[in-house]
Amino acid sequence: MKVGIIGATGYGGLELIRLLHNHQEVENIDLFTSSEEGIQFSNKYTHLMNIHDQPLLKIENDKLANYDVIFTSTPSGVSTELLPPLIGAGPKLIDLSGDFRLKDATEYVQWYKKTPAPPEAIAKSVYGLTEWNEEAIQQAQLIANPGCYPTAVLLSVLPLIKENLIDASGLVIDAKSGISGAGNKPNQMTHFSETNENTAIYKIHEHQHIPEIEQAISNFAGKTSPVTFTTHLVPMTRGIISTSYAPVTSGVTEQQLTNALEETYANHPFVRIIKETNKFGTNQVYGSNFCDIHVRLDPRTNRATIVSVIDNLVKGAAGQAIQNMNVQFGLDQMTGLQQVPLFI
Ligand SMILES: NC(=O)C1=CN([C@@H]2O[C@H](COP(=O)(O)OP(=O)(O)OC[C@H]3O[C@@H](n4cnc5c(N)ncnc54)[C@H](OP(=O)(O)O)[C@@H]3O)[C@@H](O)[C@H]2O)C=CC1
Ligand SMILES: CC(=O)N[C@@H](CCC(=O)OP(=O)(O)O)C(=O)O
Repeated sequence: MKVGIIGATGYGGLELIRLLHNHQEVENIDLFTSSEEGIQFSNKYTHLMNIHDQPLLKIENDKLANYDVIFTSTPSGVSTELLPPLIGAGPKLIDLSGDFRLKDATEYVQWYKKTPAPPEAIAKSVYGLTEWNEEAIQQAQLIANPGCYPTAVLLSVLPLIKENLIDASGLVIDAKSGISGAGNKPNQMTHFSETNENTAIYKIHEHQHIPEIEQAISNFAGKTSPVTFTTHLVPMTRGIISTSYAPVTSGVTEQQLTNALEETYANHPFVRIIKETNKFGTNQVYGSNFCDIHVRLDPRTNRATIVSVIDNLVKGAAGQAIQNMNVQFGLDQMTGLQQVPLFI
């Protein structure tokens, strides 16, 4: 398989390179740049010396058509312009940004403050939450890879909402991310002196992943209601922990909540339901494509606490993108993605 990566110099791109170099069906990986054409990649990123020494290539549409798959791991607003001309051409297209996730273009404008993709392109895109949309992904040319937070949130709450075990209208989601979630371009929020020894809430009620989460709850679990979703930046490099709280339907037991999760993901090797634990954190999935989920019922309040962890750069970005590529090409979903978590 011949693969092209646009945005290769960024964090999502680097993670695609790391994972694709271990994918047995990938023979060739070319890296594209908008700013550093001709630079030998391993001179810029020396950890890739003797692994990826080729120069960075200029982005040219006629060249992109020759690949089997193109990944775009670029800031929002870039693939809205880059990808539509390739729709209907040869390559499968997997976009890691938010540009093709929201079906309602007015929502994209409202939350991303950018010009939306053309409506025909949005109509053709398929949301790449692999465990919930496999059939559509198999047929799709253009995949809108989910956001990092929505991946952690949706995998954990969708089964419980779909089975009417919790009340989606009372859902409160408290999520926390490592700093690599903000990409490799430093800004004041991600500056060491402002993140070290600090945990901060940000984008209160304004996070662009709110409409994405609500859209997916409606499409996959059939419930339309606004959710409360807050995000926090914590002083670690990778990882997301999402803790959701929701009232349970009268009479529902903790065992029923766990059973629903186990049944939903029985044939999905990347989602692990962890039972009977009091220790649950991001390091148990670090560097891997796993999403681990744990649920408890608080009998005092009759609310469920649903917690999940992912590595934002793997299951939250590059790993899920490759999982989707595997589905598109009819490969085993686990191909190239069997990394054991780096726990310590
Ligand atoms: N970081 C994360 O955990 C996650 C990120 N995402 C999304 O994935 C996308 C990539 O994220 P991330 O890797 O963190 O971002 P980075 O900022 O680390 O990297 C983005 C890359 O895009 C390239 N780029 C910038 N402008 C343009 C342009 N106009 N045309 C083409 N390429 C451009 C740059 O490379 P160059 O200058 O070489 O062209 C840059 O290295 C974003 O949309 C992000 O929201 C999604 C899930 C998780
Ligand atoms: C820690 C941190 O800043 N994370 C980013 C996640 C970016 C992302 O995945 O956003 P897209 O929807 O554009 O893909 C944020 O909260 O905005």
